[in-house]
Amino acid sequence: MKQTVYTASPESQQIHVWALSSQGELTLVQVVDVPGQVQPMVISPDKRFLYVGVRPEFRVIAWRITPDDGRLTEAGVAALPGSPTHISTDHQGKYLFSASYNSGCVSVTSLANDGLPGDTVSLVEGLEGCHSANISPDNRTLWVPALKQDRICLFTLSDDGALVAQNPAEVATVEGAGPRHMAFHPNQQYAYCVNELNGSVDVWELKDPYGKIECVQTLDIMPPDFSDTRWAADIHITPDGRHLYTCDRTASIITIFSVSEDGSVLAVEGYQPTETQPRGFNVDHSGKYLIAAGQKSHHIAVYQINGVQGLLEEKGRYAVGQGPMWVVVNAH
Ligand SMILES: O=C1O[C@H](COP(=O)(O)O)[C@@H](O)[C@H](O)[C@H]1O
Repeated sequence: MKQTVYTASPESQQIHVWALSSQGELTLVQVVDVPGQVQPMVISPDKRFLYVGVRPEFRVIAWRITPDDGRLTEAGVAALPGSPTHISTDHQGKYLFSASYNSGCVSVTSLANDGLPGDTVSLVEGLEGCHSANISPDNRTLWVPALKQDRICLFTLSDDGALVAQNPAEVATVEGAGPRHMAFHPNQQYAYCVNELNGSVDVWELKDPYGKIECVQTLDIMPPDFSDTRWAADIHITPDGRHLYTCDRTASIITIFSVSEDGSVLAVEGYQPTETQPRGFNVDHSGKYLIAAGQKSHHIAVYQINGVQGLLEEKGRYAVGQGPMWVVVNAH
């Protein structure tokens, strides 16, 4: 398996394309100048495209991925109704979701058969601090955390791309939590949401049908002696579902959790100091490496994931333009 890592650096308006070796080393393949401040990124399910959200003109740009070495060529562009804070696609690659914190909305962009973005087919407004859009593993429910409203809204994705509020239409976090980013367990039974403002992670049990969604555990992501302002950002799980990671930007740490066999229980295993102000990170497809971006260190660091605890061992760090904040990994 070959892997390519893409990092987005909005201050220098660049995407860096890296080859990730099986030993965890990165080799720079290409530096792409982007027409705009590039922030969120996602790879299409068929791995043909890297979609990126840019500003100050709110747009999604599709970059065609060369299968051999992961290099990018610009392929298409479409307007977005709000500043893209987070983008993702459904599992069939028919729709692209864009969550906008500043515009308080989530939108759905159609992806044509050729994979290129087209019109906005659905827009839901009034989601204050809308921070991400996360399609469930069965491709049915879009989970949309509204950070300033302490709720995660639940929509059914229709065949035509419409977002239909479910019943119940939302789940609530505790007051002041600030739900932000999410990850799903591979067994499809549990979702995990990192809460930016109170520095916690919630475990949501998914029942089918989605009539009863329950928060079955809440854990602190910060060390017991931490007393500064909490500022959590990202969350990812390994492909085998055994290790979960979150990050906090004030402390510049990655918190390491082990996950019980069935996905229902998390346990803190440790805290890894990392690049300054880690806003985005990701786990590779082998589950062996984690790559974290330091928005203020202007570097990314690669960690090897070790043992049953999933502890992190730094393998290397690399300069990556200015203000890196997003990392995605493609396997080809
Ligand atoms: O992480 C954060 O994200 C929001 C939204 O960011 P943006 O990149 O879409 O403007 C930001 O405003 C918030 O302060 C911060 O904690």
